Amino acid sequence: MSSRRVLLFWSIGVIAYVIAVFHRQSLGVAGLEAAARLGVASSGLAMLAMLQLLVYAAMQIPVGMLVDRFGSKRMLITGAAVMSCGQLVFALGDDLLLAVTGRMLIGAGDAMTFISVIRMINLWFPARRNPLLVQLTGLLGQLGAVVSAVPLIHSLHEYGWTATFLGAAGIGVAAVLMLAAVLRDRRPEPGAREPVLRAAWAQPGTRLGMWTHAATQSSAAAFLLLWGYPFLVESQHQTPAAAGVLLTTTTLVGMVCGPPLGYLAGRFPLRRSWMVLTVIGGTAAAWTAVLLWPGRAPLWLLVVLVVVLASNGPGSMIGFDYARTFNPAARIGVATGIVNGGGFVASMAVIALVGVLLDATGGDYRAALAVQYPVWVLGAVQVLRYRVKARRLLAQLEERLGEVGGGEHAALGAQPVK
Ligand SMILES: N[C@@H](Cc1c[nH]cn1)C(=O)NCC(=O)O
Repeated sequence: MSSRRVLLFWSIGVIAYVIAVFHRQSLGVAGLEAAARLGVASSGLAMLAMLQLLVYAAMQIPVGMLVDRFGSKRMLITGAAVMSCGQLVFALGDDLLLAVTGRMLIGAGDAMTFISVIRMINLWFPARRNPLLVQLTGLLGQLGAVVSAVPLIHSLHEYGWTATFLGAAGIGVAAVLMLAAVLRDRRPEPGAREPVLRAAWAQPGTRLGMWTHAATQSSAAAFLLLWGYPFLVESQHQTPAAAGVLLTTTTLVGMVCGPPLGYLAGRFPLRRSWMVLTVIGGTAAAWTAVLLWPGRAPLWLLVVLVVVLASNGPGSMIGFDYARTFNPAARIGVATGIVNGGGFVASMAVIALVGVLLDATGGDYRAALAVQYPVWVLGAVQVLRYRVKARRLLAQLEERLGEVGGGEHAALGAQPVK
């Protein structure tokens, strides 16, 4: 397979992922219209968003197993088709039940996309290029969210709800056609029918990846998805415009620091856990400074916070690199699903607990945001624990390979397609 074709297939996968992120975020810019059309308050809208994320997170492991069984192409096509149906239901439905059905379908289709693209990268590219390509994939996906907001808002105001979401469904149909016409896939691995879930879970490297993803991404995810804006406006008394700029800074700086981190992870694989611990420690330190600052934190400190939070997304991608290096190709989908599911369960837990604590304390953001500390501490401890276990296993394996005359370090890792 020529490297040009491999790059073409990766680009097609990335486009499918960008479209998935577009579908995922499409409720975010339609909040006011959704509230009026469906007759719900903010809590109803939050429930719609949470249900979509819940379906996404719950489907990670089943989808990972399906990706291993049926390959990336079929799963990407199915995902794009399911998201398109979700947008269709959302476009035509005018009550809460249909809106919930639409968003759940979008969560389900979305769940099939990222894992399938990561599996393609793991199987098609040489190991040393993987961390960078995974970072670029994550980065370009975020770009999808940034560039889709303005056209969606414009379309909602210009053409209305039904036309806008029918258009979104149409983009999904175009994605299905593009994937079916251009993408090629490998036949499933012969070992793909083995009970891969138990084996992937038993591998300490998978759990190292899962805790990495959970501890690094949850703070920025909770900040960007829900609590950052109200925290900056209500607690830090920033203007809505300044809060918007600070939130955008996190996304944009994250895009800048992704490639260097991917390069470093590929160049120094034995230092990946130090990078992860630095991201967790830096995030905890920045939040501590903001939360302990008497009264309102100065703007420079908030800028430090959003810049440090920008390292969370790229740092979380190291989790997928662990899944790749510690699992054979036949179970790379399910291992990636475990890593991704862990990150999203942790993010949802932080989002929900901050909400519960805000209610319980009458809106005390300091107390509510302190709920992140147990997540960081548990995550860092588990990263250290599973790092030891994974290294021990690797050392044993190398010893055994040495005895039988082997010697390739990547005995466990997903191999590129020749
Ligand atoms: N950690 C994110 C991706 C990311 C990369 N940079 C910022 N965010 C992730 O888990 N992605 C999975 C997905 O489906 O988007």
